[in-house]
Amino acid sequence: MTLAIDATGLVKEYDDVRALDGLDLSVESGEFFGLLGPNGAGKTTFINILVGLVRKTGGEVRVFGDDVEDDYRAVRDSIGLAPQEFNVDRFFSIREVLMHKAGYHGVSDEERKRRADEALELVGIYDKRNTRFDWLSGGMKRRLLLARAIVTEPDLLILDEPTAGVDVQLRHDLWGIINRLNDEGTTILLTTHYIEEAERLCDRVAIMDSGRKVTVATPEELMERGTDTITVELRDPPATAPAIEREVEGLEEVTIDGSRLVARANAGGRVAPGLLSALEKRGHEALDLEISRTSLEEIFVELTEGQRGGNQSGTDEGPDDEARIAGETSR
Ligand SMILES: Nc1ncnc2c1ncn2[C@@H]1O[C@H](COP(=O)(O)OP(=O)(O)OP(=O)(O)O)[C@@H](O)[C@H]1O
Repeated sequence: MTLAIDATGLVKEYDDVRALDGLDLSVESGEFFGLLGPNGAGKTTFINILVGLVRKTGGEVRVFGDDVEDDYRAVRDSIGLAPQEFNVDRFFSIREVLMHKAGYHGVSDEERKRRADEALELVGIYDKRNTRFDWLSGGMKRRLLLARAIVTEPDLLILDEPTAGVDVQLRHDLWGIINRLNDEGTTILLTTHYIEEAERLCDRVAIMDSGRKVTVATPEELMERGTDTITVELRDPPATAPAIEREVEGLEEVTIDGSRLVARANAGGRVAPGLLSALEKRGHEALDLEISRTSLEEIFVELTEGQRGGNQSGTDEGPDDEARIAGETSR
């Protein structure tokens, strides 16, 4: 099957900044693919190369088999982009904005009216169709960007932080709409700083840092790479930790903290039963057990810190206390 996106050795230099440093990335047709990375990782540069807004310095990238430079018309027609920044013509009603967009892609007069209305209905702002962009609320503006991206009925929908700064309700609404489009066969490329968003929506995620791909995996695979903590409350805790690491597969480290035994393990849920039976064999009675799982956010920080020597990343919390990716600054 033709890949939706196929990038090899992609390089972009802006004067002395190497924004993309030999990026290899492929996205399958029909996939819901997440692109994660701290500020400045090169995500927007990559997207801008795909849609022809930025010229690559080197390497190759194809969209549904078409070269982004040699076959730019075909590529442009197959992509719908909802960008991070609001770049909408402010002098027309939003219905006209959508019709102009469809017209630009060669859609007939009658058809573009139908598509504009359908897109506005889908994102829930049809009643605002005669309003100018400037008069929409912030959330409605985000909805409009999505409507404009889908009015050309693209095979590849690119969403550059589509839910940045929106409230939880709207975020859930947008997720629902995007998921439906994906179910109907649209390939989705999503960049986000919200880990929860990536976990919930994406089939696979690529983590980028400093213009390169750090890893590609399903969110579940990434979670498995994390180290979980299992805490067991014991009736008669021993003074020193029992040496049971070798007896239980996946168990990495055992320590004693007062009446509690604290174990570090890969995939804590799988290790816990073996840990309990090893303790029982030694005559230790467990009173309570708790497993705290590593979050995708912690794994992300570990992966990107590893790349840069651990001196730039940190974690922030979002406006509504959702986990956000390291390195994000306020927008
Ligand atoms: N037009 C430009 N001229 C010069 N440097 C640029 C330009 N656009 C981007 N850069 C630089 O390229 C690097 C990658 O930026 P890019 O916007 O692609 O990152 P990003 O991963 O999208 O970040 P964010 O999460 O903040 O959106 C950064 O160092 C940035 O400063």
